[in-house]
Amino acid sequence: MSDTVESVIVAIDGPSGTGKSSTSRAVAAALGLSYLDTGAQYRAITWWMISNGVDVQDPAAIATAAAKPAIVSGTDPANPTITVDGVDVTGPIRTPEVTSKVSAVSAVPEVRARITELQRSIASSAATGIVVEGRDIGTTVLPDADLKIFLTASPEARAARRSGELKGTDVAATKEALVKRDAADSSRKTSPLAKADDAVEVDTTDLTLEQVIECVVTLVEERRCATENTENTEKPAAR
Ligand SMILES: Nc1ncnc2c1ncn2[C@@H]1O[C@H](COP(=O)(O)OP(=O)(O)OP(=O)(O)O)[C@@H](O)[C@H]1O
Ligand SMILES: Nc1ccn([C@@H]2O[C@H](COP(=O)(O)O)[C@@H](O)[C@H]2O)c(=O)n1
Repeated sequence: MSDTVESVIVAIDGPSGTGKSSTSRAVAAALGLSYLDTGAQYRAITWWMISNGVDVQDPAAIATAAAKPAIVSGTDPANPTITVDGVDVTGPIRTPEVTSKVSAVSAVPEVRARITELQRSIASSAATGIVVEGRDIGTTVLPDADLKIFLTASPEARAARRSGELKGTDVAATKEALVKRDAADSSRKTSPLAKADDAVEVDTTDLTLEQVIECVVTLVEERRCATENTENTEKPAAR
């Protein structure tokens, strides 16, 4: 058996509020992997468009500006960071304004091409491996990922989770907003939100966050064992 643990790439996709960020961060921390929140990158470019007066309803204007902001993601699961042109935008990218406009910006092909390139570059330089979460990681960004997971949950469960997070918000309005965002993300032409054919689907509706984390950690460990066994079988016998 080899002493070194192989690097592993895990893609976690799914609709809004299914637990992608919480699960991915915890799994990465438990297994000593890097972590990339790709939604934060789309939020960051949206924040930049709004801050620089670009009309987010004008795809041509967004396409022209897409290469301008310098987006840098920190991949430590204990402290994920995101800056735009050197400015920490961790807080500003979570405002209701950015949330309501991000789907329009992320649908623009030039934005997706730019951010996808950035994501692939970050994933390929993660020494021990990485958990990358988003909407199109398994289908488009990292189609050769070692493990693909697609998280789901009922809209009611997702709205209740989000409302609990954003204290005092109306559950029905929260549900409507997240269903609308999922519909926009699922129906865009360029790499829509979708489950990869070879992804493992995990319905988190009736699972606690801890149960989801445990389930994904087990899936990663099983995949690592399977890969290790295949490699040992393929190696010529030592003489
Ligand atoms: N299985 C679960 N049970 C209960 N609460 C959960 C579960 N999974 C996640 N949560 C909570 O739901 C909220 C949303 O989770 P999270 O941000 O991880 O979802 P997400 O899929 O990354 O959402 P988005 O795509 O909108 O960023 C958080 O407050 C999180 O703690
Ligand atoms: N791979 C991805 C990830 C995200 N998006 C877009 O960003 C929005 C915000 O994502 P959150 O996970 O932070 O909620 C999301 O609604 C998508 O529009 C994407 O297109 N591809």
